Amino acid sequence: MNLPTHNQTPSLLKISGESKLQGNVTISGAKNSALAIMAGTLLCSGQCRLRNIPSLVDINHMGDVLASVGPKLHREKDILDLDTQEITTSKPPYELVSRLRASFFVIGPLLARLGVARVPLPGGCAIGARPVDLHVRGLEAMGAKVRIEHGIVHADIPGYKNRLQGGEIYLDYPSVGATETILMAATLAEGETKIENAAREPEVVDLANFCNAMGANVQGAGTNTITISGVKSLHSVDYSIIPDRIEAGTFLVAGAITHSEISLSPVIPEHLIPVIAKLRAMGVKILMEEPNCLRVIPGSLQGTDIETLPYPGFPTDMQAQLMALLAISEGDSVITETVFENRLRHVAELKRMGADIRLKGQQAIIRGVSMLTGAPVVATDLRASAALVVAGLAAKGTTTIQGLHHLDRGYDNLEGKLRQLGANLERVTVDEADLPLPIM
Ligand SMILES: CC(=O)N[C@H]1[C@@H](OP(=O)(O)OP(=O)(O)OC[C@H]2O[C@@H](n3ccc(=O)[nH]c3=O)[C@H](O)[C@@H]2O)O[C@H](CO)[C@@H](O)[C@@H]1O
Ligand SMILES: C=C(OP(=O)(O)O)C(=O)O
Repeated sequence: MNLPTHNQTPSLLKISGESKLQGNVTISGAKNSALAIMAGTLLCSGQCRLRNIPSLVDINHMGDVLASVGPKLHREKDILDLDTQEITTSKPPYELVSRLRASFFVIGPLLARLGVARVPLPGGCAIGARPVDLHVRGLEAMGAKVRIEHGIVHADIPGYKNRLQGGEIYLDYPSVGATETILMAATLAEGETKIENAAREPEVVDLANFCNAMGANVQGAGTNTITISGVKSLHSVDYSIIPDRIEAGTFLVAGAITHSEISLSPVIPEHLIPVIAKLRAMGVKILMEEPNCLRVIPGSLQGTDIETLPYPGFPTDMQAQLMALLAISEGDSVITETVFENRLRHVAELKRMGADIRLKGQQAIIRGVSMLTGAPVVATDLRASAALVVAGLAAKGTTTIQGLHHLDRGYDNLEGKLRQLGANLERVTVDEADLPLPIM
């Protein structure tokens, strides 16, 4: 596929602060929908056309994972065509799977389609250990035999029928990935599958709509209980991915933190309700200009408390960006991260920029300061990198951000879009020897 890959030349993002932004920004397709739906194309033996695919390194890596098991992929701008007629192996290689968490999502479709899947564990990552026990238990409840050996998850459907059987699954936690794995596997199972305490995220709904567009029968996505009546096969499809609510939320914060009025489209405002509610509580005005367009109008910023939760709670993927905003809001705020055990590493970096933040377990206690100051900082994960970018736009002086491979994983042309709004930032390549040692 003709997509950006991880740039091997070390580079830094240099941001001149105290930016004023104005204009409209186009929001790309949702990374987390696109990744799950790409895995879902393995369920059908035919041609799939996916529209509104964002240009991201993660999408490129997911494309490599799919191609490694047989499908042919072709990308033209934001349209991705997949020919999934032939699946030649049930074993995507570790070198490809280990690049991104979402690659594990191929396990459900491979198992449902081939009766066998051998998928390496995706591993932990910067934000937490991220086990896959709930995915595995869901597949077992549908009759799969699963064992983990030498870092590879071996899943088989025993018996002569070679079809998973419908089952009842209660998820101990409404995991997005586990809900998606079970949902996909159940579309081709024999009989009915019920997922209780299912994740309700918009990306789960998008995946269910995609599966239904291929002829599946998935009901209740977006609620706690999803029911899937299995069908024998799924057909070709032409499907458009929803807009990325996290990218949209990041731009809302970019407007608020720089005291700038900008508008964003296309968006589905309903998907942003928890983020908009917190921004409004902080004094930011958000107007709906048209059904799919939001306008952010800055106000004087007040602190507030935030707890990350599964949807429709406040998204963990917006926690770091809101922390940057709270760092320059009046008064004290507390952020409690409940979803991932290690997703507060940006605190140390924001402190380099003058933020007053104390960590207490999974809580960050933020005392608002009047101004951040530019500094050299390191992006520790994807959303941490976005938080440092928006902080850098507001700060006095120059911020340089290292670790841009995190940013490239999940933001489609963030720098270009910000530059178009008037921000002053550029990527500069550097000699490895000149880079500060990364923080482990
Ligand atoms: C590609 C993708 O869609 N990524 C999103 C997805 O990740 P992902 O699907 O990995 O997130 P989950 O909802 O599964 O994880 C939430 C919590 O459940 C735990 N857990 C999960 C599965 C499991 O089998 N066992 C287990 O203990 C995780 O370690 C984590 O602490 O949802 C997260 C929560 O909204 C988002 O932050 C990610 O951006
Ligand atoms: C954590 C994220 O993604 P992933 O699950 O792909 O690591 C994210 O999008 O913020």
